[in-house]
Amino acid sequence: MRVDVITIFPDYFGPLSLSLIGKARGSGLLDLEVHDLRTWTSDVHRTVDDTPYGGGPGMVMRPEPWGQALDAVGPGTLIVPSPVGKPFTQADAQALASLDHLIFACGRYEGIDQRVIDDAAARMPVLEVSLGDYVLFGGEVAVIVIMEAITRLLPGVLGNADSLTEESHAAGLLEAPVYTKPASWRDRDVPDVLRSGDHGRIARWRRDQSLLRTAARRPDMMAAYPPSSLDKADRKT
Ligand SMILES: OB(O)c1ccc2cc[nH]c2c1
Repeated sequence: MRVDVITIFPDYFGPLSLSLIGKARGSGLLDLEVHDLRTWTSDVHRTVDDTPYGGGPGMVMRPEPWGQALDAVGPGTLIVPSPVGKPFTQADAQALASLDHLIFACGRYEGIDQRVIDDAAARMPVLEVSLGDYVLFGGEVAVIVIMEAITRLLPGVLGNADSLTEESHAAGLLEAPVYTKPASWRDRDVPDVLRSGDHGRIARWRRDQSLLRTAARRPDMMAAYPPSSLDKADRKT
């Protein structure tokens, strides 16, 4: 997978050289390049922002540098983290993980001139995505989160691909509690079923725990959970 990130803060992406993402880059599973938006400015001050038409607080990112940057690195699927974007989900991560070329545009200030998004949408798929109902200083941290969600799904990145099937959100539920040694810790014992060796009973316990946890913490997920996967008994919450 090829990924281009365009930002005025390239140093924000140091973390993408660490751990499993760093290994994915080193092995060639992930070809990531971070670009400084100011590369595509032409004035002595390398200006990337200006005052908003219509007035209002703050500054808006100018269209010219962005247009030239996207011309240079595109086409691909353009992902723009934004407070006004569609909520980013595990399903989005899974869909994006199957693509060949992603481009991330990191906004700052009050955002990117809308014409940049509109112009890009005429030439490539554009997704404006939000991580949640809160606002960050800019898109960089969101890109790191999205890159981690996507990269861990790439074949060969996780040592044990089985981890992907049981984890939260992968099957539309929150995962069951996990335990490891010692069997007893501060007078708290591991549930006996997990030490029974009865894999069928363990699987049923884990599914029940997932359903209970999801119903208690995420009724929205439970409401969307495929009815084909639940019999009537399961729906009691
Ligand atoms: O909350 B966010 O994901 C986000 C994304 C981009 C910009 C640009 C200026 N503020 C931003 C916030």
